[in-house]
Amino acid sequence: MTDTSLAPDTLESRVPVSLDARSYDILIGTKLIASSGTILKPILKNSRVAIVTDETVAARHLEKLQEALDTAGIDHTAIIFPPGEGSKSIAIYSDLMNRLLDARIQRDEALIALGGGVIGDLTGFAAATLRRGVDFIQIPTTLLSQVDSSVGGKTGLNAPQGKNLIGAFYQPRLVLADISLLDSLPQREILAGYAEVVKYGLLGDRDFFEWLEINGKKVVDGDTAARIHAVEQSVKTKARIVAQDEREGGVRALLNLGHTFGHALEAETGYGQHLNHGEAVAIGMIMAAELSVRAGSLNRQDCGRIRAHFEAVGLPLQVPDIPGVVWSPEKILGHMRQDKKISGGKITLILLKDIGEAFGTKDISEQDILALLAQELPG
Ligand SMILES: NC(=O)c1ccc[n+]([C@@H]2O[C@H](COP(=O)([O-])OP(=O)(O)OC[C@H]3O[C@@H](n4cnc5c(N)ncnc54)[C@H](O)[C@@H]3O)[C@@H](O)[C@H]2O)c1
Ligand SMILES: O=C(O)C(=O)C[C@@H](O)[C@H](O)[C@H](O)COP(=O)(O)O
Ligand SMILES: [Zn+2]
Repeated sequence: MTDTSLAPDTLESRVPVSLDARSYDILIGTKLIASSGTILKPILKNSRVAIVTDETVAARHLEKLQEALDTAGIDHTAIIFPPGEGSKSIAIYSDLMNRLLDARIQRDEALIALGGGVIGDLTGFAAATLRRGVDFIQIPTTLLSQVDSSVGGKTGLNAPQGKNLIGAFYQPRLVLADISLLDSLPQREILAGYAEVVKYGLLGDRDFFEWLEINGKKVVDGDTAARIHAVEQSVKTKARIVAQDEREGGVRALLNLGHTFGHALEAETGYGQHLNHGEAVAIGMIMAAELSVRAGSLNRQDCGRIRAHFEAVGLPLQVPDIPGVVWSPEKILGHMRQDKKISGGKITLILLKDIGEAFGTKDISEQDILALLAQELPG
C-alpha cells in the first residue's frame, strides 16, 4: 500500500487494485505531479528511473516531473517519442529498448510512463520485456489513460495485422492520476476519454450512467469535482473486474464493450489521426447497442437513451468519411476475425442486456454482423 501521508492534501482518493503480490494503488487528485518524487521514492528499489513520454506531453509536463524527482533525489533520464497511435509500433518499441539498454537501465531501476494510453501501453510492454521485467509507474496525462489504460496491466503494440496484437499482461507499481494535467488536453481527446467513462456505466453500473446523464457535460467541460468522480468510479469498476480476472479468462472481456468493432475501424484507418481509439470505441458501442436490439437483448428505448446521451455530450455516433478509406463490411469483418477474444474460430461480441449490464456472446452469426455493418458504415 502506498504511504499516503507522503501525498499532498490535494489527494482525493486512493483506489487499490488487489492482485496479491502484484497489488498497487491508483492515487487520484490534483497537483499530484509536484509531489510525485516524494510519493515514488519509497516504492522504487533504486533511485534511478527512465521517463518515457511524447513530444506534446514533454513540452507541457515533463519539467514538473523532473523537478519533483530532483527534489526527492531520484536520478532520471527522459526518452521522448512522437505523439500519436503510430508510436505503439514495433519500430518505436525497438528504438525504446535500444535507448533503455544504452542508458544501462538496470533490473532494479524503473520506467515512468508520462503520457496517454499510447505511451502507457508502449512503456508497460518495454518494462515487461527489459531484462525480463523492470518496475514501471503510470502517470497518465489523458482522461482516457486516467480512467482506463493506466490500470489493469494490458500493455502492448499494434501490428499491421491488428490492434494490440503484440503485448503482455504486466501490472504497474503505482498509478498517479493527476486531474490537473488534463487542463492542457484538447477537447477532442477529452471526449475520446469520455467514451471509456460511459463504457463503465454501460457495462456494469446503471447508477453511474444515470449520474453521467446529469453530470457528463461537466466532466467534458472541465469541472474538477466531476472529473475526479468520473475517474474514481471508472477505475473502481475496472479494479474490481481486473482483481477477479487479471488475464481475461472471463468477466474482464466485458471491458471490451465497443472494442471488437472499434479496433476493426482503427485497423482499417491504419491508426491515423482521423479516428482515435476513444472515437472508434464510441462508435463501436453504438454498433454493439444496435446489434443488442437486433438480437433481442436490449430494448429500442434504452438504445435510444444511449444515443441521446452520446449526442448530448458530443460523442460520435457514426463512422466518419475518411480520406483514402473505402469502408466495406467485409473488410471490417476481416479485421474482427483477428480479435483476441475469438475462440473456436467464432467472434465473441460484448452486447448489452440493459443499461448497466453487458454480456459476452458467440451466438451472433457473421451474416448478422455484416448486415449491421452494412447499415452503420457510410456509403
Ligand atoms: N491498456 C489498456 O487497458 C488500454 C485501455 C484503453 C486504451 N488503451 C490504448 O490507449 C491508446 C489511446 O490512449 P489516449 O487516448 O490517451 O491517446 P494518446 O496517448 O495518443 O494521447 C492522445 C493525444 O493527447 C496528447 N496528450 C496527452 N496528454 C496530454 C496533455 N495532458 N495535454 C495535452 N496533450 C496531451 C498526446 O500527445 C496525443 O497526441 C490506444 O492505443 C488504446 O489502444 C489501452
Ligand atoms: O483493460 C481491458 O481489459 C480493456 O479491454 C480496456 C480497453 O479499453 C482497452 O482498449 C484494451 O487495450 C483493449 O484490449 P484488447 O485486449 O482488446 O486489445
Ligand atoms: Zn479501450
